[in-house]
Amino acid sequence: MSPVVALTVAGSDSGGGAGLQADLHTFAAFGVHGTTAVTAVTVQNTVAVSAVHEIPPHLVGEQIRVVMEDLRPGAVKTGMLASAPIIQAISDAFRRHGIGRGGTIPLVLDPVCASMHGNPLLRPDALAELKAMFALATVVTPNLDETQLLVGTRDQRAAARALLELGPQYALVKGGHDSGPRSRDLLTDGSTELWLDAARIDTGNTHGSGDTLGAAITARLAGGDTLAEAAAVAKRYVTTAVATSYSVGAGHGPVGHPPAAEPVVRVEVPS
Ligand SMILES: Nc1ncnc2c1ncn2[C@@H]1O[C@H](COP(=O)(O)OP(=O)(O)O)[C@@H](O)[C@H]1O
Ligand SMILES: Cc1ncc(COP(=O)(O)O)c(N)n1
Repeated sequence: MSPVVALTVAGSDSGGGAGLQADLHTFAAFGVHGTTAVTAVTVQNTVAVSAVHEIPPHLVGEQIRVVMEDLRPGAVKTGMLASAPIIQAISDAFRRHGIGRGGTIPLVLDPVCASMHGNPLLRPDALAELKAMFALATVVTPNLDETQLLVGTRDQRAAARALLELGPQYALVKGGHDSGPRSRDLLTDGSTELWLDAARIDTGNTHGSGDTLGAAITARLAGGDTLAEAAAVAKRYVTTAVATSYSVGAGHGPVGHPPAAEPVVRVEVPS
């Protein structure tokens, strides 16, 4: 029986904690076959990102094309996109292959702008292009630093409203960077509101938590969940991931990726 397949369009983190490495760990934890279109190679460890090498835009588009034509992912996620020409190439490929709104394949768009160390992962002149891409997304999943940059507020409800005006079906505003005893994320399509709530775990080792949440949503969407189902499962998974995070290196350690308690199960009727 062939597995469910998902695609991540993201940057490589040489430190192994975030980016496509976190996405692939998460897909594997859900029993999903992970594929990648690499946008950039970051020179990164637990302390900082010291350099970025961007992949030529047409090669990013080509990675998406060959994966779509051969492996047929059931859902797609984007992470670090680096530059405006890369975003344009990705948007073109998504439209061509029916990915995102207007197509049949759900798209989870994590608008990664900087690493948790504060190093930029998106060129400042690419912000407008990134926002234009939101209209393709099933869901956009910014953290509070990103909502500040994208729509000028850290208030989760106000941010979600402003994000939805840019055209995604859902906004999921993550509250990991908030203070307080709970870590609360808001999921809304403008008419319904779902608060994903968990106890805040006292750790600095949250590198890759946002990627892990988005990849878990993508894995479950690839398996056929609705977005609300996928987000609820993903929130439970990322809470376990933060709870199993560990120290490695001198800076922020990564979240763990234990086998998912609610993996994607393919049900196939024998012919
Ligand atoms: N210390 C923590 N304890 C529990 N959950 C956390 C913690 N930090 C982040 N999370 C959760 O991890 C996910 C990623 O959130 P966040 O850190 O805001 O995103 P990002 O990694 O993109 O900056 C969210 O579901 C958030 O609520
Ligand atoms: C290649 C890449 N993609 C994404 C992140 C964001 O993750 P975090 O916010 O945990 O630093 C990162 N640091 N590197």
